[in-house]
Amino acid sequence: MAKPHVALEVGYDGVAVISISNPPVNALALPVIAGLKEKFDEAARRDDVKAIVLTGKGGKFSGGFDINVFQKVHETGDASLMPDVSVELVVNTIEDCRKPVVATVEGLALGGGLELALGCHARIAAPKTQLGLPELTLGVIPGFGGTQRLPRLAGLSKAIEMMLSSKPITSEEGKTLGLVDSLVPSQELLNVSRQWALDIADRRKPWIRTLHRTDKIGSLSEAREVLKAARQQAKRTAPNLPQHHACLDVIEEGLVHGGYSGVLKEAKVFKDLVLSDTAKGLVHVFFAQRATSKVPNVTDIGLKPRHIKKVAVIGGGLMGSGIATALIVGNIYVVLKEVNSDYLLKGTKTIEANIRSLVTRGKLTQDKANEALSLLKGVLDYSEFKDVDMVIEAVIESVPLKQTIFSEIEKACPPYCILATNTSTIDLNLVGEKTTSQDRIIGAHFFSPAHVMPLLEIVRSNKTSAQAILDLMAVGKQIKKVPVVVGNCTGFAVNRTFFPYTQSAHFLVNLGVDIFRIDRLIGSFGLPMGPFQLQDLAGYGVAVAVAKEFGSAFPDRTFRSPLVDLLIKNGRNGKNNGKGYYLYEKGSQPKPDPSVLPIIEESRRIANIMPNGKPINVTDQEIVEMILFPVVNEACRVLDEGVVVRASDLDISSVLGMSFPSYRGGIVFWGDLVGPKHIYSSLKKWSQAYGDFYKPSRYLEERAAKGILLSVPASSSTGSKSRL
Ligand SMILES: C[C@H](O)CC(=O)SCCNC(=O)CCNC(=O)[C@H](O)C(C)(C)COP(=O)(O)OP(=O)(O)OC[C@H]1O[C@@H](n2cnc3c(N)ncnc32)[C@H](O)[C@@H]1OP(=O)(O)O
Repeated sequence: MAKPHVALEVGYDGVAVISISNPPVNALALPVIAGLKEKFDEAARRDDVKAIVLTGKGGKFSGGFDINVFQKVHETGDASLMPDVSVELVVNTIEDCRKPVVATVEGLALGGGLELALGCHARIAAPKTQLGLPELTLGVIPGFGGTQRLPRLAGLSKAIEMMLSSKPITSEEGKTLGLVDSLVPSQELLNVSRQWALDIADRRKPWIRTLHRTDKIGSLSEAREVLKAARQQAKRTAPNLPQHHACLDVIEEGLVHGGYSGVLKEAKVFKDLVLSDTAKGLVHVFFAQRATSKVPNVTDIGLKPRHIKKVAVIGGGLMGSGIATALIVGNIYVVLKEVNSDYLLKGTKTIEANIRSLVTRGKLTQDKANEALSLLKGVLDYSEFKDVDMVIEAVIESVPLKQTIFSEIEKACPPYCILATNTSTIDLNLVGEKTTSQDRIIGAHFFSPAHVMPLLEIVRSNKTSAQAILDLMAVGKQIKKVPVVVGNCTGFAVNRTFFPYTQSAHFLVNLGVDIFRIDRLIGSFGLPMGPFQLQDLAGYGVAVAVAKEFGSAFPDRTFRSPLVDLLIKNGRNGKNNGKGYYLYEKGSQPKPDPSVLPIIEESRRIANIMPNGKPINVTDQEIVEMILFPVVNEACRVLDEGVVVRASDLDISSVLGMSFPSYRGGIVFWGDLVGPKHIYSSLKKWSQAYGDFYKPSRYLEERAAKGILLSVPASSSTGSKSRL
């Protein structure tokens, strides 16, 4: 790959075109920043240069500052690796340049990329260019002056909205806001920009230094009202994220003391934030997500994904209809098969409702929704299966039923067709036992609701072909999921890792801890809801089935809580019938139900695990740890057995499949941050007090003893086996 560089070309018109080249997104790597400084200095010096145009090669302006540098800062703890771009380059070299500078913006201008453009004296953009400051998603704030210049160009409210939401706008909207000076077709972009720059030089167009503008930010009292509302919103929606409040403070500094003062404060706060645990977690998640597309012996052996045009989904229940929805929205033709016309109608109606909800939430236009629905066909037999490229079976978790279906589809489908199952627990070898097509059998484990949750866990057995894996990965990407390839075992990587989550919560309740306290604390930790509310939502049938499956696979560490059976016996079935741990009434938030407490007391009596029959005394922190350390412990076993390619695959899966807070970097990353030693010694202590449920795994014990992080890949000397 070509090295990142910056080129300067001076035309006969006296315009110097400075272009950034660092494929694929022209990230502002350190050599690019040094190159920009050098070329701008040269252009400013040269007598044959009247004006300057700044552009990005390959149809993209820039995807922002090179995030790899953040990673280096995190590895070394040295924030001085960050160059002084904001004052040195953007203010002194570009904005205060004695020659006008025009940004030619195409494709995308994100983060530091957009901030460079904001420092220029005008911006000419191609249609449909993405403009945004997504830095908060990386745990930092815009650091090249964006907190100061965006409000001065787009207005305070809109700028705050863009920064706090991290969502990009199009250049069309940018033009309406005043962020973009002119919108021109791609092929005219450079010529219009050159002329614009010359027009500024010759005073035919205004020469605007954005940092000095005040016309769009209103009076200080108005601005303070806007900031107050934004702070309240940040408190509600991002309570654990320091960067939101920091961003607002920095904006305020500029409003009160002027843009330059704001730029200085921004630089300082940026450097503090870049070293925060939040930034470490979010940057890790950024790279973890991208790493999932690299699977050894699958994506690196020269195979090309085949085009999957038609997919059959078997079963129109909650999962099947969600999967079918995701596929048709992703432009894939779907045949939905059910056993009778009533079920088929129900499945089709659910898909229609899913699509409607996507339209209502602004995720899909009505035209796209109609297009998607036109790709769906309901069937009651296998005649349509003769030319399908892939089948995804999504029926109930019954081994004999799945085995029958797989031997039927083996006959009904073409020999190249991929045979996938959406099972969340059953061994793939068992599913395909009655076929001779083990190489085409694969797990396509979606998370509920399948048309919303972004994770696709792709499960391979030791017989699944690389081509089948690659094809399913491509389908996953086409339907906007993040595919993570994992090995075959009970619960696979994600459910297996998180099985102890609900288990520990039940263990704690039976040790005498209040369920609502547990839910509250897990909510404060950052999961969208606690384990009991989640159980209410999923329905107790799932809890019973999963406990049975895991109980037989891992009897040494399964806690048989009497509580769910007691709830069912008492006529409670969670959200399904409006009564579980919480009460559910239409239009209002779930309310803790005090009448559940006697049932919990009964469960405690039956379980009989409270030391001396008395509730244990634990701190809030211990509660969170007693729930999450067993999860880390199981993650260790998953790593030890080689069920995932790399530890970060478990991190991204925990974030996208289990809603583990992304700003904590995922389950293994968080475990490393907390420290394997502390986790080990805590589990050891609890296992001595409360039994084997907390027993530390071999992997954790070894890592704690040797002082090695959990995420460090196992060397061959540790004797770990891979299932991949
Ligand atoms: C001081 C400043 O204020 C601080 C900053 O600027 S922080 C950076 C702000 N910018 C961002 O957050 C944008 C991050 N990038 C993205 O959102 C997306 O990559 C994108 C929308 C630009 C492109 O998306 P997409 O086309 O799906 O490609 P995607 O797979 O994500 O990226 C392609 C490659 O570019 C890399 N990349 C993208 N943006 C990058 C960046 N800013 N720095 C370093 N690498 C980057 C990715 O890691 C990936 O590398 P890989 O192929 O080796 O895995």
